[in-house]
Parts: sequence; C-alpha cells; structure tokens
Amino acid sequence: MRVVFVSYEVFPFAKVGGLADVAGTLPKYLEKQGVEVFIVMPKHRLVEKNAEKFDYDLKKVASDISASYVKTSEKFDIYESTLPGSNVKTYFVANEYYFSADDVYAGPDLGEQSIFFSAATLDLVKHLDLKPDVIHVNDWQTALIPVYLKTLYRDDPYFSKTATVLTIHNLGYQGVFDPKYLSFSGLPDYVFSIDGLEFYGQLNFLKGGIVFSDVINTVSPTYAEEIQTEEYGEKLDGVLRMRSKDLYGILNGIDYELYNPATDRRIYVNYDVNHLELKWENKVKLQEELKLPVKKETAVAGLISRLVPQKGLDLLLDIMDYLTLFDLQIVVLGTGDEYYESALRKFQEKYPDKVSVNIKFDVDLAQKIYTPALIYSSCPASTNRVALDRCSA
Ligand SMILES: Nc1ncnc2c1ncn2[C@@H]1O[C@H](COP(=O)(O)OP(=O)(O)O[C@H]2O[C@H](CO)[C@@H](O)[C@H](O)[C@H]2O)[C@@H](O)[C@H]1O
Repeated sequence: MRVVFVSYEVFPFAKVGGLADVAGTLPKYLEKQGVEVFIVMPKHRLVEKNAEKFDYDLKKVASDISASYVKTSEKFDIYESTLPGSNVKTYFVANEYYFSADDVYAGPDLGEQSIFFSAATLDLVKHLDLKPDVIHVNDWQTALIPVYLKTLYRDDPYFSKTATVLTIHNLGYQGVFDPKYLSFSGLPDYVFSIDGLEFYGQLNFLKGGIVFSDVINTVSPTYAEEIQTEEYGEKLDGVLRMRSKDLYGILNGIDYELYNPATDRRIYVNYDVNHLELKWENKVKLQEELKLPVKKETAVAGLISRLVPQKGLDLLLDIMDYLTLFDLQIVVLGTGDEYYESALRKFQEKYPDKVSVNIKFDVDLAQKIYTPALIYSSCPASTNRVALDRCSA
C-alpha cells in the first residue's frame, strides 16, 4: 500500500507542537510495517535551518510548477529529503513568498498559504507520480485536499482509486476564513453551503475535511467520543456526529527510538533500565542548569506546552501558591499567550527556589525535562529494580 502523509509540520524538519511529533513518527513506523510512505510538507524557513542540527540533506528535484486551480501566479519547486532514522522520502513544497517566514504559522496570509500548499500537494503527487492508495491529511491546513479531490478532481482517473483520511489532532484550530478565500482556491461555489465548508457565514477548512474525507481519525478513542458532544465539539459536533460511522480514534504513541534515554544524545547522561540511578544525575544537572536548588530528593514536575487557553493553564495558575507548600520544583517550558507567559514569570519571581519558567522553544531542553520523570524521583538511589518498582508504586 502507498500512503502520502501530508502535514504542515514534521519533526525534525519543522516543529511547533504535537502534530510534528506524530507526522515525524507515524510514517517511520508504517514503513517498518511494509507500507510505502511519502511525506509532503511546506519548505518552511526552519527546514533549512534545522538541516545541519538534525543531519539531513535537501535537494531540489523539480522547479516552477503551478498549483492547479489556485488564483495566483506563484509557482512552486519541489525539494526532497529523507526522514532521519528512516527511509521515508519527504517532499517539500517550496515557494519564497508563502513559506519564508521564521515561524511556521507566520507568513503573508495563512489562509492563502494553506490553500496553495493543499492544491500544490496534489500537483506534486502527480508530478512525482506517487500513485497513492491513501492520502492522509492532518488538521485544517491540509483539510482542503479531500475537498479538491471530491470536487475538481472527481473525474481525474489519476486519483480514482485514492482514498482520503483526515486526522484531527486538535479541534480547537479549524482554519476559519472570510468566504472571499473560496475564489482564491478555485473550488466551486457550491461547496460554500451548510453541507460543505460554510460555518456561521465563514469558510471552515476543517469542516471541509470532515465532510469530504473518506475516513476521519483523531488522537484517542476518548477524544473521538468527546468531539461529538456539544461541550467539546467546538461547534463542529453536529457534523462529526453525522460522520460518526467513519470516525475513529487511534491512540497516539510515543517514538521509542527518539525518547530512548539509553541513546538520546540531548540528555545529560545516558542510562537504561539496569542503571536507573543515573536518572538522578539527569535531574540534578537539570536543577543546576535551571538555577534551582540542587536537591536530589525534591520532586520535579515538568510542563512543556504551548501556553494557550486550551491547555488548562488556568487550573495550574490557580493552585501554584498551594503547590509551592510542597517539597516540589515546577519547571515550565513554553511560549504562547502573553497573559500566561507573564503570569508564570511572576510565579518564578515570587518563588525562585521552586519555580523555573522558560519562555522559549527549545527541543533539547524539552528532552532534558522529560528524562528525569517523576516516577523514581523521591526514591532512594538504587540499582535494585524490585526496590525501585516498589517505591514508584
Ligand atoms: N516551548 C517548547 N519547547 C520545546 N518543545 C515544545 C514546546 N512547546 C511544546 N513543545 C512540544 O510540542 C509537543 C506538544 O505540544 P502541545 O502540548 O502544545 O500539543 P498540541 O496541541 O500541539 O498537540 C496536538 O496534537 C497532538 C498530536 O496528535 C495531540 O496528542 C494533542 O492532543 C493535540 O492537542 C510536545 O512534543 C512538546 O514537548
């Protein structure tokens, strides 16, 4: 089976959040199971910046291609690389005007950028003759691909056997834009209806994906249920209920190769199950680096997240004073809303011995925070597995 996996972010090429983790991992593991997978993503500025750090090459394989149907004179080039740690070919849609901002979600016009990328992906697939059985799109930035396929490409024999899957990683982001973007996309006017992309008078790209994909998936079985309720459905619960027989929830996994403390070069000291005492060293070095009191026995709680309302940060802020009553250090790594950034910073100023707030995006520091996870942190240093297990229970 051939799968084209389309995502706006893919680790390690360009990462903002959890979408990149899945997009950089799932294709690798599908490949191990014998699936022929290709990744398609935009060539963000970050993709070039990260090449040396993550040791991948980038080579141009095609130039000056038009994105069919889109009302623009912009053309795109195709670059190729291989997903590190795998043989998965990754193709990049390159266009200076749309994808040269420093941030993945910046640029001249996010609506136009995602339309251009979605349309260009289908031209790329044909140009490279990838002949996919499945095109797997992710979140709103790629959700128009099934809409193009079911409308303008409906009679194109090239895609007659291609099925589509939309994975919703985060229903909180839907890509809602002014209806004027419809003419830019070249999509037919009839898709702007209640049964299509229309959403309270606006265009909703994710809704388009939900309506036009063959199958819809999301990040856990529970989330698949929740998003069909009014409380968690973000105003799309009705449409999701209409598609409920095609809606699946497959629990996200973790990449055991990337998150392996025995081999991860980004942590302070490597360790494995036979040397768990080395976890202490990672914890102590983290305390040192973050200028927290170096105390082996003190539990360290880590939070690595985009600092936005949907992450439940208000719950944390409400109990921060209370948490500092315990023998606990709280380490936060994140960027996002100014409100959360400054509220967290204030707690660091108030409790410098207990709270470390790091307002930046730093995948290396993230790894160092994940490593000495709480589980053994208040246990005696020991190489005795049984004792450690008992202690963490
Ligand atoms: N400042 C920073 N520095 C370094 N790394 C940082 C960082 N901020 C965030 N990260 C990393 O980004 C990833 C997760 O980000 P978020 O917590 O913001 O989730 P997101 O909403 O993107 O995930 C969405 O997609 C995932 C994947 O499907 C779903 O599991 C989830 O429920 C859904 O909300 C983690 O790998 C985290 O370490």
